[in-house]
Amino acid sequence: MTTIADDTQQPKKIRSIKELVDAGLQHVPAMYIRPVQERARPCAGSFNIVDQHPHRVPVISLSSSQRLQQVAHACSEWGIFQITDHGVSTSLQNQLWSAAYHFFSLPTETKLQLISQDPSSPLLFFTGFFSHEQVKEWKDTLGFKPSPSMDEKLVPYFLRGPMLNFHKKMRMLSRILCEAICSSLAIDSQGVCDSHLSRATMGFNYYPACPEPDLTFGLSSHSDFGSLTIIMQDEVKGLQVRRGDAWIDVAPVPNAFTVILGDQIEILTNGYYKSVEHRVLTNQTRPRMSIACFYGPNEHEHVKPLDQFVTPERPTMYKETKFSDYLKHGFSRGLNGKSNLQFSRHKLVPF
Ligand SMILES: O=C(O)CCC(=O)C(=O)O
Ligand SMILES: [Fe+2]
Repeated sequence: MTTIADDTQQPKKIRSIKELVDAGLQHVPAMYIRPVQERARPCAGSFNIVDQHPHRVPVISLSSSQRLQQVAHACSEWGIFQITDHGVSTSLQNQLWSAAYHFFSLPTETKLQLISQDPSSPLLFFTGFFSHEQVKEWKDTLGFKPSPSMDEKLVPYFLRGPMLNFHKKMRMLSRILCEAICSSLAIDSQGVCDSHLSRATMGFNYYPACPEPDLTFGLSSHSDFGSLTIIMQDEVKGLQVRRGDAWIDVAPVPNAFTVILGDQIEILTNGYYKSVEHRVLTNQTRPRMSIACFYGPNEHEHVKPLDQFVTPERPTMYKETKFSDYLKHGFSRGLNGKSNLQFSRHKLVPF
């Protein structure tokens, strides 16, 4: 049994938090402990945790005749919604869950061997958010970054079919969602969707059960750097969204996906639609998994508010920013609420 209670007992480099938990970890290693004021359930002050909030994250059926009005309301009021009747079969979802569970159940050594070191490999396995974060996030991730030139055979055989099929289906779904979002704003969708969906990546997140969940985050508060994220979460609660001073559970709804607006949509709409701050809690009893599909512009593209959203009453809040610079800035600083948006903030406009 491994007990890692303090710095002196910590291994130099943690390759996988699941590996430590499986070995019988009793206490959270120091490098995962959040400062008291950042914790999700601080003793006093700070944010309220609302378990029984009268408002729920909107759930929208894509086959409803009311969907555009509902999307408009969800995007302007929440920045997040769940969708049902999305057309992605439960059998494909289940195939992908099985393949992902299988991957995470393998020993770390085997996981690392399955990820080719070939520069064209589309897969990456890592723990936390990135290697130099100040306090580590309680999660392991398999990242998938497809490219037109990628060799599909570098994806392990048991993941290949479900992952590539799911990726294709989600690309189509992201287009449907982007078009609905554009329609809800009465803007032309073609250019916006061509540009804001061109970079597509996936993250398979595994959050192990945590012996002291009050001390950690699966993923600390952040907004997504790109334009749109579609998440398939399992039945374990953990994802929360910030609404004013409250944190609200994004309760898992069977066969629903969660849609999150990212920072590039806030920039594009000059803050008319806002990216949403969210985080993932850990719990003591059950591991949680999510599969997140991220969409954004190509890295060389520049994003700035569309003319339609800039008026004398509402001057531009964001300057033109190259997406690769935005990503570089975000990945150099780590996750801290919506603070990365400051990078694109127009200096003439007070916050
Ligand atoms: O695990 C989740 O449900 C959310 C993941 C997330 O927010 C992210 O990967 O950016
Ligand atoms: Fe996120």
